[in-house]
Amino acid sequence: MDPSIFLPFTPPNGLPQESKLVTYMNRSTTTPTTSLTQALGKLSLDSSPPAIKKFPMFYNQVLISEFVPMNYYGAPAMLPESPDSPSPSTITTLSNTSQVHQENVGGTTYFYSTNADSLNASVLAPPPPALVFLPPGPEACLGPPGLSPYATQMYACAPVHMGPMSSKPGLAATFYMPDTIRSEIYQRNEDVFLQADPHQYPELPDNLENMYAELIPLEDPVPHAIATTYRAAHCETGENYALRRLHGYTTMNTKRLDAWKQIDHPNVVRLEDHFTTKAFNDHSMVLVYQYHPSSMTVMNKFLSGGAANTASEANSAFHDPFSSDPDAPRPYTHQKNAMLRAVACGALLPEAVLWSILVQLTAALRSIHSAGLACRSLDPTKVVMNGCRVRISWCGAIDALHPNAVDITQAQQDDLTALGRLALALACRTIHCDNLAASMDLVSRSYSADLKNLILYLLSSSGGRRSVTDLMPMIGARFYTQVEALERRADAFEDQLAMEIDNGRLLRVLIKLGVVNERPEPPKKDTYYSAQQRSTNMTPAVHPPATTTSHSQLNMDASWSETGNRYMLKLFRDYLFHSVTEEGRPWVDQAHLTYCLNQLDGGSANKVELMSRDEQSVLVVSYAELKHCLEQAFDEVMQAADPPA
Ligand SMILES: Nc1ncnc2c1ncn2[C@@H]1O[C@H](COP(=O)(O)OP(=O)(O)OP(=O)(O)O)[C@@H](O)[C@H]1O
Repeated sequence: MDPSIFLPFTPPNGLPQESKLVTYMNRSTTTPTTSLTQALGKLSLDSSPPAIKKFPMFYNQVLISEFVPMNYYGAPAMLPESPDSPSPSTITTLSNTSQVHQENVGGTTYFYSTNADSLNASVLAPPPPALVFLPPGPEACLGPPGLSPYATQMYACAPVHMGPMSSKPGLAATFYMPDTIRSEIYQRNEDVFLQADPHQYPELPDNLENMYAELIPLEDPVPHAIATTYRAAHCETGENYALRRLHGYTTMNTKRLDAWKQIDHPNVVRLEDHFTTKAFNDHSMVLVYQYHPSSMTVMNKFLSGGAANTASEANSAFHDPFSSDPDAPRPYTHQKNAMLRAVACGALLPEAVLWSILVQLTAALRSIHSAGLACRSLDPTKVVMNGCRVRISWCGAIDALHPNAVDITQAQQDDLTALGRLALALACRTIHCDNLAASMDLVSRSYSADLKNLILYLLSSSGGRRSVTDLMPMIGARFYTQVEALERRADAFEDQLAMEIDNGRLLRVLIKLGVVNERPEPPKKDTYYSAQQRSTNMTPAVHPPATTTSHSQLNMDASWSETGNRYMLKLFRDYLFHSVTEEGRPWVDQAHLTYCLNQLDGGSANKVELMSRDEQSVLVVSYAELKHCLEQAFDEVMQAADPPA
């Protein structure tokens, strides 16, 4: 393609005044690209942020080889392999000398080269190289002449010691969330999106006090249970909550429940509300807690050893034959053998896991005890986990059931003993560790002296009053390990968040482009497509609702999407998504796509060459202009979408 057919933007006085390009050029001084601070000042949820300089999703990515799109490097002057290649500004100069024919269509001025030779030259132009290998090393970062203009901005260069890395496979994966995080989130979503089958639990009320609906039991029904657990959705917000229903509740003393509502700690399931109801055909008290999707009790996760225990959590070879009947009396030999089998099967938990659980539970107890409260029911069924977070659940339920005066100091001591029993059970991987000597023997053989001492301290009730703060020196430096692990996790999530922010921003641009690009002729009066007809391609109905009168619809312009601003956006869409190689094969490069969308969203002053479909003309426009076109066209559609006042 001959450079002479490129038409650059020239100062307004070089273009006819009726040209919309002139208007855009004039406006471009006020586009967000002119002042970063100005753009930042305008930043809101509804407006796109200014151009970003660094793209987190490509951070640490290596330089890759690129196929060269025909309409990106079509002009010989821009072929990237020549160090002497003129810069885009040189092309501007060249094109100024060419003869250009201009035509005004529908208020938009189009430009065509009238130089026949130049058209021939475009046909005869040597094809660009199929592959441009980017040299490794620091010079690649500086943007040597052989690099594509976007490659230098997209990727951090490969460190020298890594050598040339030009492989493209796998690059796309870096645009998206790693599978590990994705599956964790999907698992939670799966739980949240589970819908109750209304016929499965006909005995459950439709709602509780018109506040909570869609009740689903979280556990199998137990005859004569004094408490039952449900998930329910709040009628107004739709948010899920975990409900603990206390059956046949008659006491009205809820003073301590109000104190529990004040406990806001990451290792305590927060009590949000409580109320009494007759919706279950009795007088029940309902405690409303935060819902944490995919939670599992420590009992099910680590201690039951039965079906609920997933193979990954507990070694599948470690099976407790008594697990189906937890109350069955166990001979001493069984207890000891069960522990020894756990050791032999490698089913013992790593010490780091135990410390992580203990640090979190002591943190929870510290907060609870310093508020003058006590759990009074700390056992493996009242501690839930999702991911690596541990939380004490159903706090306050015992206080609601037994609200009478309680010796809080003693109750707090009992909490510490309960924590010791829980730690011992986890260390032995069984709740049947009544034989303290045998259990502690196992602990001292399998774990550090620090862990053994901590458990002994918690279990020893004779040596004076214990306090949760005394545990801190025993935890010692392991506390830092926990903090570091949490910070690493937070870093990983923050990185993902940064990437997703960019992905969300680009999605917004894509949505706007999709709404505007090649929008079909607006529906004529008396033609109404219902949502269902649109999705099933049915013939439109004849009588529209009153709101579909078409007088405001895109000025009744049947070719709206083909003219004016929208034409440029159409060419830009072609450039983005429909590029082909010299051989006519589709050229798709996600890095290039993302780069262009980022430029568009940021409204950068960089220019892009857009070629008409017949390849007879090229428009050189800045991303700032394109952004302006997009915003304006999208606004027009949104205005037309509003029903007339
Ligand atoms: N706040 C919560 N958010 C989400 N799920 C929870 C929450 N609290 C508990 N769960 C889950 O609900 C299920 C039932 O909990 P529950 O405490 O009733 O277990 P349980 O072993 O039956 O104990 P209990 O015998 O005391 O009822 C468990 O799988 C638990 O992980």
